[in-house]
This record gives sequence, structure tokens and C-alpha cells, in this order.
Amino acid sequence: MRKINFFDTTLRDGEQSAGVNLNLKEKLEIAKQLERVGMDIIEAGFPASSPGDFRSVQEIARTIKNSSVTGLARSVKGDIDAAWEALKDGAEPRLHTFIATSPVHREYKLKMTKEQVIERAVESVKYAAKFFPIIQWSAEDACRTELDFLAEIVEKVIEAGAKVINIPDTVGYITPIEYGKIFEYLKQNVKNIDQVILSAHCHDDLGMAVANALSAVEHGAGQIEGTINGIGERAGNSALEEVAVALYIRKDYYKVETNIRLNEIKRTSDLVSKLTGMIVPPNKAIVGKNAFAHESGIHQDGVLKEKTTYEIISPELVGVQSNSLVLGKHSGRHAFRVKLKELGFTMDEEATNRLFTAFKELSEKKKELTEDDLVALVLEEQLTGEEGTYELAALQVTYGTTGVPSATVTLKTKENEEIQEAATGNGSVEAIYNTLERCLKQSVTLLDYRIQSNSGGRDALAQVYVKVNVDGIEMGGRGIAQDVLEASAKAYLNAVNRAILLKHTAKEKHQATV
Ligand SMILES: CC(=O)SCCNC(=O)CCNC(=O)[C@H](O)C(C)(C)COP(=O)(O)OP(=O)(O)OC[C@H]1O[C@@H](n2cnc3c(N)ncnc32)[C@H](O)[C@@H]1OP(=O)(O)O
Ligand SMILES: CC(C)C(=O)C(=O)O
Ligand SMILES: [Mg+2]
Repeated sequence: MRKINFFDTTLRDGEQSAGVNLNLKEKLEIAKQLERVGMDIIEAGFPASSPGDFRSVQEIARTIKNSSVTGLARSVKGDIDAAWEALKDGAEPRLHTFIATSPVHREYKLKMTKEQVIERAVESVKYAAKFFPIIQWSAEDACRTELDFLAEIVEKVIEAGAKVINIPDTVGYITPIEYGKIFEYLKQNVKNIDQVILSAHCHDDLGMAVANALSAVEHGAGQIEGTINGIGERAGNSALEEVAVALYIRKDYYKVETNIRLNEIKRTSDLVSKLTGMIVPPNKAIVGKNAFAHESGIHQDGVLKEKTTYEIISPELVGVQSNSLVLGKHSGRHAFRVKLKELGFTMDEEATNRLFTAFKELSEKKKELTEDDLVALVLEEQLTGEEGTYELAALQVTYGTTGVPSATVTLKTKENEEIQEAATGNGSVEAIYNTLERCLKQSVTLLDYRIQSNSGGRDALAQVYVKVNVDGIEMGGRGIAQDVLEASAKAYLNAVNRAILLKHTAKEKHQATV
């Protein structure tokens, strides 16, 4: 099978992402991981651009042994000299030199004619060939360059000694079919083209960087350039983890192989994200948080029965521990049951169904339910499963920074009777508890009140624990709800119900013994 080289430019083009600035230690750490993941070539920086970049490239070249380390240089002797100084101690020193070839870049940026651009490119490749065993030459903005001129300059730099010819889509302008045609054109119109490896370097301005890179593979490219997580100048570069996994999963189609250790991908992505501060979007292919998460009931059911119904990539392949069934408002009973079992709860069909209804209600209010939320729901179900005398039917609280907090509560008894009362308090919780006391027509002393958030985030569930004394019986109670006031009311009622239950049980026992 044809081998495709992976050229990683996370440390050069990736660092050109607005807001990214890596220090030497960070670059070295990333370089080591790029070596571990199996990058054939690591572009460590642009040595002439700053003393810091020079030092990083030098240190990386001296450290990395299993990947070829390269550095960027303009067609300027000083840049090439700096690159050689930085790279010469590396295992396989390689220069990456470039010059723009498109009309707009020639006229406005370089202020050079076609002939001058050719002359400068050839001169710099010949100069670099005195030092470097391998020279990669790039035609910046190749995809907006006249094809005949592109072919002409490519032929001349190959004659001058370039071993890799890179055809960058510098501004992310090309489409996959057009990009493929450029490679075909060069193969047919550059007489010494078979002496070199053709390379693709794509940007994502129109969201086609990965598709363009894959098209280049189909049309003869032997090297793909890109970055981890697709970071880079403007909208970024081809995401190499996506290219690598696409080539693997669709090897039936591309029929190529790479050196990439796919199971190191997630770790590499996490490291780059952490050190660059560039957050990976949850829906990002391969490495996004949701890439292996199934939320909807039909998908979850399918995956539980046979993973490949909805998974074309196994998470383990790319170093993700496992897929996940996210419980949310689109989930169904199959996934719900599995999750309960995973959490160690066994319950009958009736209880499961009751819990599922409560879960669905809650998921309308809260986007994603965590395991903690589920445990809380189960505990509440188990507690409220005990025969309760009173049930909270409705709660209304009025609170403002001025005025007295008040609460109106409707309770339902076991006999379906409704009791409604209102009262005030110094705070909302006190107003609720005063109202409940009125409803219950018995004295209840609050001994303890504790509140905690069930998980992180603004929509976390509130859990309230209370301890009350009802007619000499001390009892704890727990309430869980989206709202702290509702959780407070439920906890109080839960404790009272349990105290009443205990009182009745004790009385029955007493009567039985008399
Ligand atoms: C497509 C890409 O990603 S290319 C890589 C882009 N990366 C970077 O630019 C990051 C590092 N760059 C830098 O630190 C600086 O730009 C430096 C050190 C390279 C140069 O800085 P300065 O000398 O101040 O020049 P400045 O950046 O303002 O302008 C670039 C100069 O290089 C020239 N130039 C650009 N590309 C090339 C090239 N491939 N070969 C020769 N000259 C070039 C420009 O025409 C301009 O020349 P001018 O000063 O005669 O007009
Ligand atoms: C230096 C070159 C290869 C580049 O980054 C580009 O053209 O996008
Ligand atoms: Mg680029």
C-alpha cells in the first residue's frame, strides 16, 4: 500500500493561531507527543522569526529522534542560515522554504515579476542544498496561481534540488475537485515530478481543509500537512487527526497507510488544547467531547444492541476510553435502565417506569442529567416510595428585597384531600416552613437544614437535607428539585411524613403488644 507521510505544523502554522503563544517547555512537550503519535515530520517553528523560535526549533531538533524536524524559511539567505543553525543537530535536518507564486502576492506583497520569483526560489533552494539533505519547497498561495506558471516554477525548483513540493491552499479557497485537478496537472506537465513527493497544505476558510487534503491523497499527494485539532492561521489548517482516521476507516477507498498511532490521538489533542488554550468544540470530529456520545433514545437503543449501528469509529481506536450514553430529554427507557444498572440500582418495572417519568420531567428543565442527578432521583424515589401522608401539590413563593417573604402551599393527603395555607417568614424558606406547619396543624421543630448543589453548572439540581422534631420524634428528610425552595419544601415534608409513619408504626406495635 502507498504510504502517506504526515507533516505536523502545530508548532509553526498552529502557533500562528490568533492568541496562541507557546514557550519552549510547552513546545517541547507537544513535540514529544507528536513524535509519540507517529508524525513523520514535525515543523517546529520559523527559526529566523525570533530568538525564542530559534531556541525552540534547536531544542526540539536535538531532542526528537524518531521524526524528521523541520523549520520554515523565506527565500532569504538569512532565514536559511538561521534554519540550518537551529536544525543541524537534528536526526534528519530538513528545510522548509517558500515563496508566494500567485499574481496578487507577486504584484502587491513581493513586488516581483514571475521571472524574479523563479530566480529567487531557485537561488534559495540551491543555497539551502549546500547544507540540508532534504529541502521542501512550497509555492505559497499555489491554488490561486496560473497553472502553467506553477508547473514551470515547480520544475525549476526540483532541478535546483527540492525533494518535496508542497502545493498550499494558503487562503482556504480551493474545492476538493479543483485541488485534485492541480495535482493531476502537475503530474502531467512537470517532467521531473516523479523525483519528488507532492504535499498538500490546506486551510479551512471555507471549511474544506480536510476534504481538500483527502482529495490530494486521491490525486497523488504523498504527504499531508496540518495541525492537531486543526488549529492555525485564521480558520486553521487540516485537522491531522481527522485525516488520519478518515484514511484508516476508509482504507477500502483510499488504499493507503500511515505511521500514525491512532490510539495516541486523544491524548495529543488534549495536550495541544490544554497548552494552546484553544478549546476543542464538543461536536468536533474524532476528538470532541460529543464525538462518541449518544443522546437520543433510538440511537442509544441501537448502540446498546449493536455498536456499529451508529458508530463508524470505535472510541478505543483513537484513545477514548469508551462511548457514552448521555441521559437527556431525548433518551429512552433502554439506556435509562442500563444506566441504573451501571449505578448499582435494581428495581422492578413499575418503579423504573415511575422513575423514568420523573427523569423525563426533569430533563425538560435540565439539558444533561449527570450520574449524580440520577442517583439523587433514585434516592428520592426510594424515600417517597414510603407511604407518605402528605404530598406537595403546589408551592408559590413571593420574595423581594423590600417587603415580607410569603408562601402559599397546597398539600394533598392520602385521601386526596387538599389543604391550602399561606404564611410569611423572615426569609423564603422560613415562610414555606411556617406555611407547612400551618397545613400540618402540628408543631414541627426544625433542627437542621443543609443545602448542596447536586453537580456543577447553573442548572444543577438542589439537594436539601433537614432534621425535624415532630411530637418528640426526630427525623431526617431529603428533597431534590431544580429549585432550592421546592427542594426545601420537599425535604421538610419528607421528614414529616417519615416521622408520622414511624409514629403510626410504633402505635400499632404498642396496641398489638397490649
Ligand atoms: C503562509 C504563511 O503562513 S507564511 C509564514 C508566516 N509566518 C510568519 O510570518 C511568522 C513569523 N514572521 C515574523 O516574525 C516576521 O514577519 C519576520 C521576522 C519573518 C519578518 O519580519 P520583518 O522583516 O519585520 O518583515 P514583515 O513581516 O513586516 O514583512 C515581510 C517581508 O518578507 C517578505 N517576504 C514574504 N515572504 C517572503 C518569501 N517567501 N521570501 C522572501 N521574502 C518574503 C515580504 O515581501 C516583506 O518584505 P519587505 O519588507 O521587503 O516588504
Ligand atoms: C508556509 C506555507 C506552507 C503556509 O503555511 C501556507 O501557504 O499556508
Ligand atoms: Mg499555512
